[in-house]
Amino acid sequence: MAHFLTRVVALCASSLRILLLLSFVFIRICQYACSRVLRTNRRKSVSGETVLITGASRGIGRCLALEFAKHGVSTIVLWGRDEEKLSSVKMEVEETGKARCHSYRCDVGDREQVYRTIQKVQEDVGRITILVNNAGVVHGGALLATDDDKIEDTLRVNTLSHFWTTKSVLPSMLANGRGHVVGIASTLGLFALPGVPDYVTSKFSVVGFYESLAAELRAQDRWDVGVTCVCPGHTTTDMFKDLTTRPLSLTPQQVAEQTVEAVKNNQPRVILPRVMHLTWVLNSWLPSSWMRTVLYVTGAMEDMENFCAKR
Ligand SMILES: NC(=O)C1=CN([C@@H]2O[C@H](COP(=O)(O)OP(=O)(O)OC[C@H]3O[C@@H](n4cnc5c(N)ncnc54)[C@H](OP(=O)(O)O)[C@@H]3O)[C@@H](O)[C@H]2O)C=CC1
Ligand SMILES: CC1=C(/C=C/C(C)=C/C=C/C(C)=C/C=O)C(C)(C)CCC1
Repeated sequence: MAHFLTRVVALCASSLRILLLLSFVFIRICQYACSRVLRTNRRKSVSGETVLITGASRGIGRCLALEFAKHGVSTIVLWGRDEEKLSSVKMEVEETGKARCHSYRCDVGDREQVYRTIQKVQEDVGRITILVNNAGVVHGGALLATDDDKIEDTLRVNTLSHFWTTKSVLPSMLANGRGHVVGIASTLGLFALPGVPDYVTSKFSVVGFYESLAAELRAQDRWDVGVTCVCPGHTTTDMFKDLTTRPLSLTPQQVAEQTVEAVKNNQPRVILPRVMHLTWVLNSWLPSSWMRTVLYVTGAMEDMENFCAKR
C-alpha cells in the first residue's frame, strides 16, 4: 500500500512539473511574441566601440573579430598565445578596412600576465568598451584518468581568466556608464556529457559567473553595462574536431553572428542552436533519467566517449 501511495505521489509530482513547464513555455512564447510585435527590446549600436577578444587567434574568436568589424566597431584588440596566427587574423581584420586592430600575446591562464597586458592595452589603445571572454581549452579524459595539472589548466583558462579580465575592465565601464561583458560558455555549462569533467565544471562555473555579474550590477541599479553569456553546442573548430559533426553542429561564423546580435539586443543568455533550450529544460525540470535517455538515443554520449578515446 505504502509503495502504491509513493508511486501515486511521484506521478502527481511529475505531472505537476510538466504542467508548470508547459505554462512556463507558453508564457515565454507570449513574452517573445509581444517583444517582437511591440519592439520593446531596444537594440544598441556597437559602432565606435573598442572590443577586446581573448582566444582570437582562430576558431570562434577569429570569426568574432571579423563579425565585430563588419558591425562598425572602431578598434579590435586580439589576444592569444600564437603570435603568427594573431598577426594573420589582425591582417584579415585590417583588410576589411572597417576597424583598427591590435594584437597582444597573453596567456589568460596567468593572472599577472592578464593584469600586465590589460594595462599595456589601456595605455596603447584606450579603454575597452566590449570585453569578449572567449579563450578556452579542452583536454578530455575521465576524472580518474586526468592529470591534476590539466584539471587546473582547464579551470584557469576557461573560468578564472573571466574574473581577471572582467575585474580589469569593469571599473572603466562603470565610470563611463557604458560597456558590455560577454562570456563564451557552452551547452556543456547547462548539462553534462561524460569524459570531460573539468571542461563541464569550468563551463557551469562560467554560466554562474555571468549570472552573478548580472545580479551584482542590477542590484546596484546599473543597467548601463550589459552582460551576455553565450552557450553554443558543438562547433566545427579545432577544439572538438574529433567529435562527430551532426546536422545540429554550428559553424564558428554562426556563433559569432549570434553573439554580436545578442550584444546589440542586450540579451543576457544565448543558447545555440535554439533547440538546445530543450536540453536545459529537460535537465533542470525533469527526472535525470529523461536527459540520460536523450543523450543515449541521440548518440551524444557515444560521440563524447569516442572523442575522449582519441585523446
Ligand atoms: N568548439 C566547440 O564545440 C565549442 C566551443 N566553445 C567555447 O568557445 C570558445 C572558443 O573555442 P573554439 O574557437 O572552438 O576553440 P579553438 O581551439 O579553435 O580556439 C581556442 C582559442 O583559445 C585560445 N587559447 C587557448 N588557451 C589559451 C590561453 N591559455 N591563453 C590565451 N588564449 C588561449 C587559443 O589561442 P592560442 O592557441 O593562440 O593561445 C585559440 O585562439 C572556448 O571557450 C570554447 O570552450 C563552446 C561551445 C562549443
Ligand atoms: C544533447 C543533444 C545533442 C548533442 C549535443 C552535443 C554533442 C553537444 C556538444 C557540445 C559541445 C562539444 C560543447 C563544447 O563546449 C544532439 C545530438 C544535438 C541532439 C539534441 C540533444
